[in-house]
Amino acid sequence: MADGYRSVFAPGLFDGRLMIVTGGGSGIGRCIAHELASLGAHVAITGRRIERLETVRTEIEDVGGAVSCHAFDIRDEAAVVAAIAEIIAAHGPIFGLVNNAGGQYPSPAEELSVKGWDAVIRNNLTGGFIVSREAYKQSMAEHGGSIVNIIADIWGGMPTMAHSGAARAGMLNLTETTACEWARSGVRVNAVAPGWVASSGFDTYDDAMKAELRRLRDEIPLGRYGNESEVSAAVTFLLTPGAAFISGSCIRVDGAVPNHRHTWTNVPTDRSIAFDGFPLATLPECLR
Ligand SMILES: CCCCCCCCCCC/C=C/C(=O)SCCNC(=O)CCNC(=O)[C@H](O)C(C)(C)COP(=O)(O)OP(=O)(O)OC[C@H]1O[C@@H](n2cnc3c(N)ncnc32)[C@H](O)[C@@H]1OP(=O)(O)O
Ligand SMILES: NC(=O)C1=CN([C@@H]2O[C@H](COP(=O)(O)OP(=O)(O)OC[C@H]3O[C@@H](n4cnc5c(N)ncnc54)[C@H](OP(=O)(O)O)[C@@H]3O)[C@@H](O)[C@H]2O)C=CC1
Repeated sequence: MADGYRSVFAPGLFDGRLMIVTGGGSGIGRCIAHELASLGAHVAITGRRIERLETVRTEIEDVGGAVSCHAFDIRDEAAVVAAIAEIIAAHGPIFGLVNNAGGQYPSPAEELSVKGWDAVIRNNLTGGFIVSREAYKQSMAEHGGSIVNIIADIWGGMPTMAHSGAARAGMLNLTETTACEWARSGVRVNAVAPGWVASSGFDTYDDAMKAELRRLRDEIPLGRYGNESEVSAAVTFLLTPGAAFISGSCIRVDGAVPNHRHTWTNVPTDRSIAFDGFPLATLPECLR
């Protein structure tokens, strides 16, 4: 694997182990798939678009890795049940699951439709729940394993992404709950919360959002965006025996960014109103 992914973890660590990475056709998921394959795992990558999965399959196979592609929508319960069964039948028991697939669109909370809210909740909470449940019921309940849920840096709020913040908070609680419930089967469940990570995900944003991201970069205490391999390293660690006593935890990979202290220029602000609707003029001078 000389020309393959250069992981900081020991070669052969996951030899022959089956790992599923949802959203493995792009960005962070693609990087995780490369790293796990470089450590000897058979990686089952999933996503909606088969072409992107096939491209990653070729990349991994070209450097000697073992990989298979499985196209389905994580929100489609019947498709998930069938795909997990198919993966197990073809490649054996599931040792690791990385719930990475997800995404949202920016919008002020007051402009979110229920349809848009539901779409994002299903994408970032319901989908991860369905995949986790099936990986557990169909495989891990019998022999143990490790699940890592990719969420986001939600602490203090996720301005312009209320739907995603709520979903990710739900996923964090699901992480903690399943870590307790499934511990009896030797299953560990943890989360990784990326901050701003320069990945293909950024390509999905419009110019206004990209301008906001450039401004935000200067407010990240470590002075830069994260990269995909830094998220992948945290995920990989949680899958290793080095994390054998870690369950129900979350690793923040965010350069110490304090989202709630950021001034969001793309959130509409009416500066004539402040403090529970009292006009500014009624406030003491020092508060205006
Ligand atoms: C700068 C301020 C930000 C603050 C954030 C705080 C810091 C936290 C750091 C976290 C950063 C996170 C980064 C990433 O996640 S990178 C990954 C990015 N990738 C994506 O986001 C994927 C792209 N998005 C999508 O694929 C879709 O939006 C989604 C899957 C979420 C929904 O698709 P779905 O197919 O389910 O839904 P529909 O297209 O049918 O739409 C259903 C309704 O949803 C509303 N909608 C959907 N898209 C948009 C949009 N772009 N703008 C507005 N509204 C949208 C809409 O109501 C749809 O119904 P209609 O089509 O009938 O109108
Ligand atoms: N980049 C960042 O700064 C941050 C990213 N995150 C999260 O990390 C994860 C990876 O993000 P990133 O790599 O940057 O972004 P990408 O948009 O490149 O990756 C998202 C992946 O998920 C797949 N996916 C999305 N929705 C579904 C679905 N319903 N069913 C199956 N697959 C789906 C997509 O493939 P396809 O469209 O083919 O289905 C795609 O491969 C996401 O959950 C993202 O929200 C969190 C915080 C910060």
